[in-house]
Amino acid sequence: MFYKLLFASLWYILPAYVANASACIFGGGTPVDLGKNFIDGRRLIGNGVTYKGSVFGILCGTLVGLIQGILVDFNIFNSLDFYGTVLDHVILAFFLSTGAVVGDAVGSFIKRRLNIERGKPAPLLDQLDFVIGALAFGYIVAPIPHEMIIIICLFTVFIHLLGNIIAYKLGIKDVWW
Ligand SMILES: CC(C)=CCC/C(C)=C/CC/C(C)=C/CC/C(C)=C/COC[C@@H](COP(=O)(O)O)OC/C=C(\C)CC/C=C(\C)CC/C=C(\C)CCC=C(C)C
Ligand SMILES: Nc1ccn([C@@H]2O[C@H](COP(=O)(O)OP(=O)(O)OP(=O)(O)O)[C@@H](O)[C@H]2O)c(=O)n1
Ligand SMILES: [Mg+2]
Repeated sequence: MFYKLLFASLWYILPAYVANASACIFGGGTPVDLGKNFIDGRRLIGNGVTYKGSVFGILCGTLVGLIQGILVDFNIFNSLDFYGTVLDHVILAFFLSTGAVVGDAVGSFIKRRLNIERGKPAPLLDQLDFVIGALAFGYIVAPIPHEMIIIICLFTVFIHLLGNIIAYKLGIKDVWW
């Protein structure tokens, strides 16, 4: 059934969403690249990827995994096929969140190489960098069917845009993309 597959997909990727949103909410301060330039003379990653955002992103995303694990442990979703101990969920969420932060940083690295300034839009790259990172890291500990990967990528484009528009309206972000 499609809705079950959709729910399973969003449930799986949720820690990565929270990691990405939390990095934005709690981010700022020292950038991960420490202001250094690449051999092309442009910034390595840029001021949009900070230590604080990365650490809080991974923490909040991993915490979501703990909540997910507890909910599954209480058999809240006994009609769905979610297996694994609480620790399994925490480990998976840690990988998904770390992957999301790394993917976002790789996306910024690519933007700088393409001479796109920090905060300027890069359609699809902005929406998908973090989720591709999350899927790659998540796949190491909990591989999912390829149709779920496609569903996650497709829905993330719209959920990320929606999330950014909400963040823009709330004044958390300066731009709506
Ligand atoms: C609960 C714990 C442990 C911590 C809470 C951490 C926290 C403050 C989370 C906030 C999550 C939230 C609902 C934020 C809404 C406001 C918002 C969108 C803020 C910032 O968004 C920034 C944006 C930055 O992106 P960029 O750096 O790449 O430009 O991030 C984009 C947004 C997202 C990726 C998604 C945000 C949406 C969600 C976290 C919830 C949406 C989830 C679904 C629709 C799926 C639900 C499905 C199931 C199965 C439950
Ligand atoms: N690891 C991270 C990721 C994000 N952020 C914060 O979240 C904001 C939004 O992230 P994003 O839109 O990805 O960054 P941009 O500022 O748009 O930069 P870029 O062009 O490099 O994507 C950043 O400005 C930064 O304050 C952070 O501090 N640390
Ligand atoms: Mg980005």
